[in-house]
Amino acid sequence: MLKVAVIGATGAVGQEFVIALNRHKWFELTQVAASERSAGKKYIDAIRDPNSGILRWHNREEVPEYVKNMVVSKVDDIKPENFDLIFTALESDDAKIVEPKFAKTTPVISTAAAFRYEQDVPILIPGINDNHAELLNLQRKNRGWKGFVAPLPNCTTTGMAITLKPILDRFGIEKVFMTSMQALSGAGRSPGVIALDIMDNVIPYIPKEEEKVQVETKKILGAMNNGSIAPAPLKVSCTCTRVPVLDGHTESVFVETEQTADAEEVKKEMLKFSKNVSIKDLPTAPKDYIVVHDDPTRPQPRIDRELNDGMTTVVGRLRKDTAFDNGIKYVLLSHNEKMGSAKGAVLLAELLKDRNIL
Ligand SMILES: NC(=O)C1=CN([C@@H]2O[C@H](COP(=O)(O)OP(=O)(O)OC[C@H]3O[C@@H](n4cnc5c(N)ncnc54)[C@H](OP(=O)(O)O)[C@@H]3O)[C@@H](O)[C@H]2O)C=CC1
Ligand SMILES: N[C@@H](CC(=O)OP(=O)(O)O)C(=O)O
Repeated sequence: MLKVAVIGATGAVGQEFVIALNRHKWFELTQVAASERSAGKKYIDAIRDPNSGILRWHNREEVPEYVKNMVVSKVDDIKPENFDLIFTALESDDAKIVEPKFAKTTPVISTAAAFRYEQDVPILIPGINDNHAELLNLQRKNRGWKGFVAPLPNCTTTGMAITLKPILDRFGIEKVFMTSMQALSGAGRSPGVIALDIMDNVIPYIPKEEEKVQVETKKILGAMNNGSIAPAPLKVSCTCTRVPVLDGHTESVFVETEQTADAEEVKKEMLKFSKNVSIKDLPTAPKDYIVVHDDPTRPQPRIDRELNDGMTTVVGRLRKDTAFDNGIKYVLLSHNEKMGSAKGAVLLAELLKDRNIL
């Protein structure tokens, strides 16, 4: 068993880590850390609001027994050399300080944006750009670290990159337009989205989100070239909105392809990709990587987000686009806290262990 720690374990993503690592075959969670507010408390007390007494646990699954009485540490009390791997779920400004300290001795898998845009840092989605993981060895060498920082993408990027990959490989892509309808949990717990702002409402702006999705999609779909990633030569433009849905990001995607692509062919490519995806034998991999619905009323977050425990990207409304000469359009749903962050991070850890990079 590899010994792991989770930093930011009391937050929205941290809670999902605690679930994803419960009785894991390869990884044993032995220490959890969070801010000074939580440090010194038992995990079960740290996730209770100190003023209202409300348990701030937003999962359908109960708090796992193994973690309830673990005492939450301060980040400064973590000795990274005691772990084989550290998962971090911190806000980007905190991650920027903490992650390189840990990476000196220990691999770090991060859900934060802090290092995503650096040259020697890949943004990894297991099954989509596994070959970019080789950059981690270069990062180790460049920085003189025994470990590395391996970030996941922004959770809105994940579903889009997963669905674009089979289209890019088979038909080529010129342009992508996307509008997202993002869940509340994407904004995290502290401070999170205030109920009075979002009830009966749609907020048409999420700071920095559109730029992140545009840059990350091209990097993830790019080619490894002499020890660096050449971004995929496609244009991406998006509008990101927040909607009153608890979990699961829905995205409306328009793709201009290089070659003619009809909806049936694209569906076939997506399903073929899903069936042959590289990571299908890893413990956390879903039974179906991509599912494509013919029912025009799917995907819906309430019905579809828990499919294969939130690890499947669900596509529907796949049809020819009428504005592009060559184009298709579809709607996708991706669970922002499962495949889009914590559970996707555990899947990435499995991939890196399987490839002897961990
Ligand atoms: N939510 C989502 O769907 C996704 C989030 N992400 C990214 O993952 C990261 C975590 O997000 P999320 O879980 O939503 O955020 P939350 O605000 O819900 O949780 C933040 C966590 O960090 C801890 N923390 C805050 N300040 C410090 C500090 N100075 N030192 C140590 N720990 C600290 C908090 O502890 P305490 O409880 O004690 O305050 C809490 O455990 C972010 O970078 C986010 O952008 C990425 C993809 C999806
Ligand atoms: N910003 C995303 C989630 C997120 O945390 O993104 P990032 O990891 O890029 O900061 C959302 O609001 O749904």
